[in-house]
Amino acid sequence: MENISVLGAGSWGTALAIVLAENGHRIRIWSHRQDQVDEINTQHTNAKYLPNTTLPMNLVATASLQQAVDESDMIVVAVPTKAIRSVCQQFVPFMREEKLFVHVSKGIEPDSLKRISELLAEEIPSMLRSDIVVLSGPSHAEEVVLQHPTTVTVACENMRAAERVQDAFMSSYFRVYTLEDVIGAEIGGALKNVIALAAGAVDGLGYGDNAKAALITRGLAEISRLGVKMGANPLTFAGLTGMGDLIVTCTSVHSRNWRAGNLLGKGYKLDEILEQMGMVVEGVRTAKAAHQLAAKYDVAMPISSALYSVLFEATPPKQAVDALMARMKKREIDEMM
Ligand SMILES: NC(=O)C1=CN([C@@H]2O[C@H](COP(=O)(O)OP(=O)(O)OC[C@H]3O[C@@H](n4cnc5c(N)ncnc54)[C@H](O)[C@@H]3O)[C@@H](O)[C@H]2O)C=CC1
Ligand SMILES: O=C(CO)COP(=O)(O)O
Repeated sequence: MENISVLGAGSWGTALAIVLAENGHRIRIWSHRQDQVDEINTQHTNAKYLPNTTLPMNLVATASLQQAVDESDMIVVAVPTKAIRSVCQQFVPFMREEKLFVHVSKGIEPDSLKRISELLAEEIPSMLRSDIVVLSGPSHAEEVVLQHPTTVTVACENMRAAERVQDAFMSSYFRVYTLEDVIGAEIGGALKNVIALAAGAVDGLGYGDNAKAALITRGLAEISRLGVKMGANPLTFAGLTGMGDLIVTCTSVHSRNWRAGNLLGKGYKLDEILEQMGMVVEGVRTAKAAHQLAAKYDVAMPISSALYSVLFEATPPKQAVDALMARMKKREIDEMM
């Protein structure tokens, strides 16, 4: 049994806290909102993020970040990418001893172009962290709380740390694999949200399964191209954190990125879409990062670029699709891959 705290009580942090609580660990979940802490502790629900779900009695919420961090040996960071630096800056000053960090968020910081493990390494001094493990894969919170069979991967260069996290999370319905390729896991997890926005837009435009399959396959090609240039193992992109997560996010109605893209395709404006969602749509910020990464690494990322132009340059989605189809003819398989 481990002492574990989950930082962030959105849909994913809460679903993972349930998995850990059911595995018998001592679990605290931190929220920056007192009303949410009170709801979890008194009603055992988190209705905004996981409607119709009853939380286990041993899942305790706290609004004290200090208590959450002090009382645990393993810290699961489950806030949106945008909030990660500020949350670290709040807890680092009172940390006294080394902890194992697991992050479950999927994004890349625009401008700095840092992956999340790099953000954590920058904000948390090395003497206060034993390892940083990435947990990623095809896993919508809504299905995890129904105990539908789900598989994820935990990535860390230190296999012993990855195996400790694997042991903590693994259950009859939550199967966890290990991987050493942190870069590949993080790039696959972040970039699939950009392609999922595009897949939603294509559905919103009324195109069919051919177009969706094309986006998934060519999307994986451009994610892999970038990832390999950044130092990832190409095989990682055929795994759960690559192809697996890309499929689930591009095809599931649970995906916030797919849903936001769908509204884009139907002609809604980005501002109104984000207001309507009420939950994080990571792919929007990641599209900026992808645009910058493509330039930095000199990698062709046509689908990500097309999505960027729809989101930030007011290109109509249909025009973006037409431009993708009119690109110069080329071979399918890259030499590099
Ligand atoms: N929902 C899902 O099924 C999955 C989500 N993820 C990833 O997990 C991360 C979190 O996503 P969700 O839980 O779905 O998001 P969410 O939108 O459901 O919840 C986000 C939570 O973070 C809190 N938060 C926002 N800003 C904050 C700040 N500055 N300080 C502290 N707390 C803050 C919110 O109050 C909310 O509780 C994202 O990176 C997402 O891509 C990964 C796998 C599955
Ligand atoms: O990462 C996810 C599933 O693996 C969740 O995707 P969304 O953020 O699009 O809902």
